[in-house]
Amino acid sequence: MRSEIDYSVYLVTARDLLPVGKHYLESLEESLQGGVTVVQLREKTIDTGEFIQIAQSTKAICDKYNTPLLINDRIDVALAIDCAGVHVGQSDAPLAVARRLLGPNKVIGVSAGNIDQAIAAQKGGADYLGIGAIYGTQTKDVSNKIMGPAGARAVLAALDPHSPIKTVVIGGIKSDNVLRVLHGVHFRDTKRYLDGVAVVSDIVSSPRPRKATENLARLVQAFRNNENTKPEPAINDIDSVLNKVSEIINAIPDQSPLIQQMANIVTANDQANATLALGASPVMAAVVGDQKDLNPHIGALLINMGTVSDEQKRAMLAGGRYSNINKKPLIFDPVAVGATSFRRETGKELLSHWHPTVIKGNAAEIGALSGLNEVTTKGVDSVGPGFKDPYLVVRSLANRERCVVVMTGKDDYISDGERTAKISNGHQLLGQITGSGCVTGTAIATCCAVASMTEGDMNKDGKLTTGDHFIASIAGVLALEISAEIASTRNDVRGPNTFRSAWIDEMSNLDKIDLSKMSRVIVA
Ligand SMILES: Cc1ncc(COP(=O)(O)OP(=O)(O)O)c(N)n1
Ligand SMILES: Cc1nc(C(=O)O)sc1CCOP(=O)(O)O
Repeated sequence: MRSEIDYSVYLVTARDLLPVGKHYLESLEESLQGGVTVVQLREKTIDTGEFIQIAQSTKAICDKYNTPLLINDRIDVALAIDCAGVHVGQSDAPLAVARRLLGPNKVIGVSAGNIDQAIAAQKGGADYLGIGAIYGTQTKDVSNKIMGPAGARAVLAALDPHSPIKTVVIGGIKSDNVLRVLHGVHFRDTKRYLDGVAVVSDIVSSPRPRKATENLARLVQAFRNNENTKPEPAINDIDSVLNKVSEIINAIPDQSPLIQQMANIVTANDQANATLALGASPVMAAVVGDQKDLNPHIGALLINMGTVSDEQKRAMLAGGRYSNINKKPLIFDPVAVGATSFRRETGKELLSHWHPTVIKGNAAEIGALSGLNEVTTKGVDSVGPGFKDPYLVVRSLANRERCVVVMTGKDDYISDGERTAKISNGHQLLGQITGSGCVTGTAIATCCAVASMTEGDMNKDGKLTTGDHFIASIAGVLALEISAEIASTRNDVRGPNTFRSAWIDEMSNLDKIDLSKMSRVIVA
């Protein structure tokens, strides 16, 4: 009988990466005590005799903990010690040969660096796929095959949903990014979960491998608990939504969250002033050196790609990563993401490094991220009447990216994949000033910060952030559009520039407004 393997925390060994003074078998045993569920012995430089010896001593310890052992590349070694099976790469013994030599009762895992390799291994009867590399790593040169969580998600999506094949990801996975990876890879449409994460250095290089393994195991389990828990019924009747919106907007001055914004040079000043007017505090820190120390203190981070430079991009990568680690809402404004290849690449790189809580863009930006060309761009603006089915566009992207998507325009569409809202507030003067979309990002970030600070969650360990960010996004959009409507009626407004000042003034008066009376929102 082929062993039923639990792939949750899959250790791939590397004796050359052990900390000075740590013995291989001691480290292995500690990691098994910490919760490693399957081990792969990976040796690249030793001769066959020594390989068999190490494999025997590795198997003795694995047996003590009832943990299956696989051998990297070497079918002969696996046969010699009669372990659970092997892992083979694309340039090792072909799967069919490995199966013939090992027989039906051994487990065979195959490396998959792309969809074609994954499908071939699935059709060939592999028991599991090692999908990677997710990120770069010092352990092995994988620079030509880094796919990010989105690449692994595409592999999962391409697999036959009825196939029993299991999947793990590998490459640069550590306790500080494992939740982000699991959230980014899980393929919602077919409900195909990853079966585990394969890790080398995060465990092997640690002086405390037991603790390192416990951390990984706890996060993998927390993610699963979160996915398997039936969520509380989401608020979606319009009265409850608008009540919640008012609660969030009115709580901004009490909570006074610090809103970090990597803004663009055209609109940064308006964004900072809008933050203050809403009752929050802006911090426009956009250099790498600030990110680690600042991140624990912020309520949310807004990343706006409008005038992104190489230095700012590095800060965006780091700031977003810390936001995922510290469970801070991360709002991504992919300004003009489809306009140039540099912007397309930058958007892709950012989304591969961290997981956004909300993506906010105009129709052209949301279309570019969705891979649709129905709506085109002119500079930073969207051209034409928009999508035929905007509900479907936002819902699909929200499902794919597992986040809230806000598509702004004459009508705004917001979806978390389950619920979708249409907002028809706003004023045409918003289209005559630069940066109204960027300031909308500021308001969404502010409302998401409040939602996250005020709403607890039983399953927060398995989440990247807490709070109902669908409703917070509605709150952010309404806050801006209703203040614009009120500003537009003021006698002192003579055109776009006076409107801009009045608009920011009115953001600070929202507590005096009955938002439910002015809101034009439908939730489907
Ligand atoms: C679980 C898992 N996935 C992928 C690999 C990589 O295997 P391979 O492509 O054979 O490369 P080497 O490990 O031989 O360098 C793996 N070992 N484990
Ligand atoms: C052995 C291996 N194979 C990879 C692949 O992508 O096929 S990445 C990798 C090394 C992973 O090491 P770490 O957990 O230290 O990043």
